[in-house]
Amino acid sequence: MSTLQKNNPTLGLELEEFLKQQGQNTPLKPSSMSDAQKIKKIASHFKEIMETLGLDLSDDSLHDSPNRVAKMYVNELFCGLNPAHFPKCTTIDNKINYDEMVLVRDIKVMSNCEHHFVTIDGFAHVAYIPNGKVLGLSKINRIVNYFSRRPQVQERLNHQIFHALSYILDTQDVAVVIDATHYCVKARGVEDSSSHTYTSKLGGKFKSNPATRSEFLSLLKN
Ligand SMILES: Nc1nc2c(ncn2[C@@H]2O[C@H](COP(=O)(O)OP(=O)(O)OP(=O)(O)O)[C@@H](O)[C@H]2O)c(=O)[nH]1
Ligand SMILES: [Zn+2]
Repeated sequence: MSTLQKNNPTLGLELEEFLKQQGQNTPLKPSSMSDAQKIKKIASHFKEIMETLGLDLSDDSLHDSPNRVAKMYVNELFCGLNPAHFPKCTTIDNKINYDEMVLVRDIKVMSNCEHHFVTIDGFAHVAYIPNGKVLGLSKINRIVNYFSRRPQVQERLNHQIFHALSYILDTQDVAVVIDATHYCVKARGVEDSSSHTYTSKLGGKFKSNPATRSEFLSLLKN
């Protein structure tokens, strides 16, 4: 049958470099701290924030919150800042010559806005037309999740997913749409609970071929 391409453990670092070339990298300042050191430091700063707000950390419900928040930041909400966490991406040679669109719709997006550090909650819709390679379907969800687990703006999140897929699949025929609610808009500030934000990045045939573009967009409406 087809040839499985083995995971490349440096793929996360390669992608970081590729995103830099595209002007789509997250502004990162390298740190030599281990995850455990990061958790310790964030916990001590978060304790100060809580105390500054006037909370009594001797209360048994609040006592461990600084550590909980620090672990949540490093291990969960922002684990996509570490290129070592980029998912294993198995590609398969396109020996069956599938040459139509592959679309994965309604992929959950759970991210955080980099301006206010509150939730961005929505869905991504991702399509590509295979060139020489087909990607395991679940890997598309995993790539969306990896880039979501960073402080983000939706436009950059959309572009990072697009560029990662076009790099891995070696094609510009990729389309990414995100439809999301920003809690910095919903839960504070302007307090609009009904608006949501739509972003897209269409490459190759999705941009230049009206039939492909319209097929993709109409599949999103169904
Ligand atoms: N383009 C873009 N803007 C975002 C995103 N997430 C949040 N923002 C916006 O970032 C802006 C930050 O504006 P500031 O004026 O510096 O912050 P602010 O005073 O808290 O603004 P308000 O939200 O209007 O209260 C706000 O308009 C947010 O709605 C995003 O993903 N993309
Ligand atoms: Zn925000």
